[in-house]
Amino acid sequence: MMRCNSYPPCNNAGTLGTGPHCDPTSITILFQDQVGGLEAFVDNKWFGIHPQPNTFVINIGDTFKALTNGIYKSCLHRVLTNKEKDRKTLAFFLCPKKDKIVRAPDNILGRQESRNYPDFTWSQYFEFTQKKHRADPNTLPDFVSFLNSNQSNI
Ligand SMILES: O=C(O)CCC(=O)C(=O)O
Ligand SMILES: [Fe+2]
Repeated sequence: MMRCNSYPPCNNAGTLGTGPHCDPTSITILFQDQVGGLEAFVDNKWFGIHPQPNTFVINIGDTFKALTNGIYKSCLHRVLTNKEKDRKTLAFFLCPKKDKIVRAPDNILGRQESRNYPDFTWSQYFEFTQKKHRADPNTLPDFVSFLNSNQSNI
């Protein structure tokens, strides 16, 4: 999936162009212009991911987190608008085939460790983000609760 994001200028300092969220997909390859505004939440603080010429930003998403049983964390990020300049970015989202089961492989689990995420398919998670819960900081935990409650209803 590919998305072109366009953020018109905004006079009010601190206005968000995109609210805090983790990408639900596996890995995001982002190309940003030189305006800036992308921030990542690390150690309880927002850090600017400043544009570097000819450089992509690589971002881990929720599906990669689930695939690695949480070893690799999806990155919470947001976008601030610029007061004067229009900003454009191009995001390429890598995701599994729609019906492929997302399941941490045995060899990345510790000996006694169980899986932290129920099995799901990318199409289930995608549908959840489109119909029930837009991407925000709680999308993956809420999806897991949704899957678990649906399973106990069967
Ligand atoms: O435009 C950006 O810098 C980030 C966009 C983004 O987070 C997204 O498309 O998921
Ligand atoms: Fe994102």
